Amino acid sequence: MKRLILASGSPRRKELLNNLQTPFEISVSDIEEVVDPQLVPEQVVMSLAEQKARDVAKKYPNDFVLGADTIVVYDHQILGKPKDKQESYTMLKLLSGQVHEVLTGVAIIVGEDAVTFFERTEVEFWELTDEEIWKYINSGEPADKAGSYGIQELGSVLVKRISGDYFSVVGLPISRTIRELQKLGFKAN
Ligand SMILES: Cc1cn([C@H]2C[C@H](O)[C@@H](COP(=O)(O)OP(=O)(O)OP(=O)(O)O)O2)c(=O)[nH]c1=O
Repeated sequence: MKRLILASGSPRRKELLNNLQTPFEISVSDIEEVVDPQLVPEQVVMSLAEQKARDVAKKYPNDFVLGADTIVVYDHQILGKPKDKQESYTMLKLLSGQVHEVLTGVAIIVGEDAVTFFERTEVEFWELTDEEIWKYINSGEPADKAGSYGIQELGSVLVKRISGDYFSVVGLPISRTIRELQKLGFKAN
């Protein structure tokens, strides 16, 4: 029986995969994420997801290994996790009052088979005052999140509208992921 392995240390991805109500194990890749500057954002998220999944698949060559990566894209700029509070401010100021995209790349490796895809969700932010932005930054929430916000927590109040898969913004497009897993022969309990 092949196991399902989540190649991610993200507590959000763990929670979303829990929704399947099927057992899985977690093994976090510690590879240095390398981004080829020639790639467009859609290729970047798929490449990063695949790098994480391939690394963990070395340890689990017979199992279903799932890797993912999430980035925010605004005006052709990729916004990953912020380095510090100042960078969070720059990102949130940029996103204020605007529409951006959240891309999540997913890679599933099982033996010689692999599938990689991405989901795109459009998110519109309300116009934010500097006071609101700093209050949010000082809550600590932006620190470990792409684009410096988390739609699922306090960041929910920044969001005016979304179009696309909400769960992909949180870190894993779970319904597409289960369908792709099933196509590769995965059977959920
Ligand atoms: C935009 C957005 C991102 N995020 C999170 C999802 C991801 O955990 C994180 C982006 O970082 P990632 O590099 O995609 O993932 P990670 O480092 O947290 O975990 P791992 O590499 O081990 O899989 O941002 C939210 O939780 N909510 C949001 O609204």
